[in-house]
Amino acid sequence: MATAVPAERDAVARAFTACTPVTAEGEDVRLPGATVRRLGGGYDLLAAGVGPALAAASTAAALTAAALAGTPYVLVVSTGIAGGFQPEAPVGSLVLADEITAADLGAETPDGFLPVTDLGFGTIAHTPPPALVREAATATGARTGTVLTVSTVTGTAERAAALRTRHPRALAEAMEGFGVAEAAAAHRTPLLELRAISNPVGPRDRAAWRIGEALTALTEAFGKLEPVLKSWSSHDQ
Ligand SMILES: O=C(O)c1cccc(C(=O)CC[C@H]2O[C@@H](n3cnc4c(=O)[nH]cnc43)[C@H](O)[C@@H]2O)c1
Repeated sequence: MATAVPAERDAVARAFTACTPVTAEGEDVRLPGATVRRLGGGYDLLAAGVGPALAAASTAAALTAAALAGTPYVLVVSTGIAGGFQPEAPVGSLVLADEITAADLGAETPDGFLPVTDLGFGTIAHTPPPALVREAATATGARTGTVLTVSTVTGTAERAAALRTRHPRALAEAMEGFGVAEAAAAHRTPLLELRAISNPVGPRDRAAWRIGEALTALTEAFGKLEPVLKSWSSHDQ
């Protein structure tokens, strides 16, 4: 599981104390380019950093180390808090990505934004396994839809509306999913993105972010998700 910051990592870890034989602290394993917290039960946690570039680099380091050790990961989960598009994704709710889209990877033109794929490069979206998304959504009660990855947190109603016009299925925006997904894709490893909504996407009001509420929702969500992850690891690859 890859979060952005340690507070998110620790919120996820709290869900696993009941079902793994280790403490929430786990064991930190320092790798070149990443420090992985090994929880036991086959679960590793990574505070991969804020933003798609650092998240991609850290996740790639962890994936490469596991592959070289002969114990490749079977699933990567990008997770943490996020902004929710209103009214579909209220603060405190959960969103699971059925598509992870890089919303600002491209070029501005006088006629509007062009995604990088229109320029002839790369990709702008990754798709988690649909059956796993369905199972995870049933277990956690999360809404499913597109989760956008942005490098700049949206801070105006105009920007929020423009994103929704370009991505009508978007439920949430965060800053790491696409980077984590690129690393996972390079290792042909399936991916989920699960987000707990801490704030509405729109005019900046940092005081209104409900980070504690979102972190609690994240812990509860992973408690419900754990049997799905265990079943995926043992049967469904
Ligand atoms: O200050 C804290 O205690 C704290 C605890 C946990 C996480 C944070 C973060 O600031 C994490 C940054 C992280 O949050 C995601 N995020 C949340 N809301 C939005 C948004 O509206 N637009 C984009 N990203 C959002 C994002 O993935 C950042 O990495 C602080």
